[in-house]
Amino acid sequence: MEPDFWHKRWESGQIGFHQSKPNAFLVDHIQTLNLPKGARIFLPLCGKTHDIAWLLAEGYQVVGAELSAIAIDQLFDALGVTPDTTKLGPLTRQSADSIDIFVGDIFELDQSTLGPVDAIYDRAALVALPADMRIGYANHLAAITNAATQLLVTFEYDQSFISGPPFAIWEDELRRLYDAHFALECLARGEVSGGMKGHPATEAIWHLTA
Ligand SMILES: C[S@@+](CC[C@H](N)C(=O)[O-])C[C@H]1O[C@@H](n2cnc3c(N)ncnc32)[C@H](O)[C@@H]1O
Repeated sequence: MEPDFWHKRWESGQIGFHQSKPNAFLVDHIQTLNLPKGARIFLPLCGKTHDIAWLLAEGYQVVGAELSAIAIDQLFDALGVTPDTTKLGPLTRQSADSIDIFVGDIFELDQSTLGPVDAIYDRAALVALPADMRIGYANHLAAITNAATQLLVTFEYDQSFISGPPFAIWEDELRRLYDAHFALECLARGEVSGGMKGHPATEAIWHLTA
């Protein structure tokens, strides 16, 4: 998906991917990461997810990357804070207490700009990317985070019935992308209520460790 696709989605409010509450898999499995409070968790392609407010309330620091300035304005409005803004070349950093969001293309974000990260939480990031972008994303994510441990939420469904995003990511695809960096363990699977555009679908959560 080109940046324009996502900018148009945000401009027109077509954000069906945005959940009205924190992701249940995140809430149920965060303890698997075994992180101390204050640990810094990276959310690639973060949108304005309520997972951020939940993680902050649980005592973690959050760092995100998101293309859309609209999404991030709405995120900070919902958090009720006014961020400090710093221009960093092609990116803009919006920061407040315990939260840094890099607004712009994640592929412009390097390790030193991102800073140290204790874990990654990917919900609706990898599944948002078409097949030809995924290996570049997976390698970039591992490089800028020093292969930090990761919780990753995926969808599994028959891609021949519907096109993405979100794309189906089965285990063989996950291994193609991440075997070089991580050991993979599926923590849980659950049916997507109502399916994916009417077709049966499963949501899965994976724990990736270096
Ligand atoms: C499917 S949404 C998921 C958002 C969020 N993770 C959630 O769970 O609601 C994918 C998000 O990735 C953002 N995005 C797409 N390509 C990006 C890129 N190259 N760099 C940064 N963000 C990107 C889009 O603007 C969109 O908000």
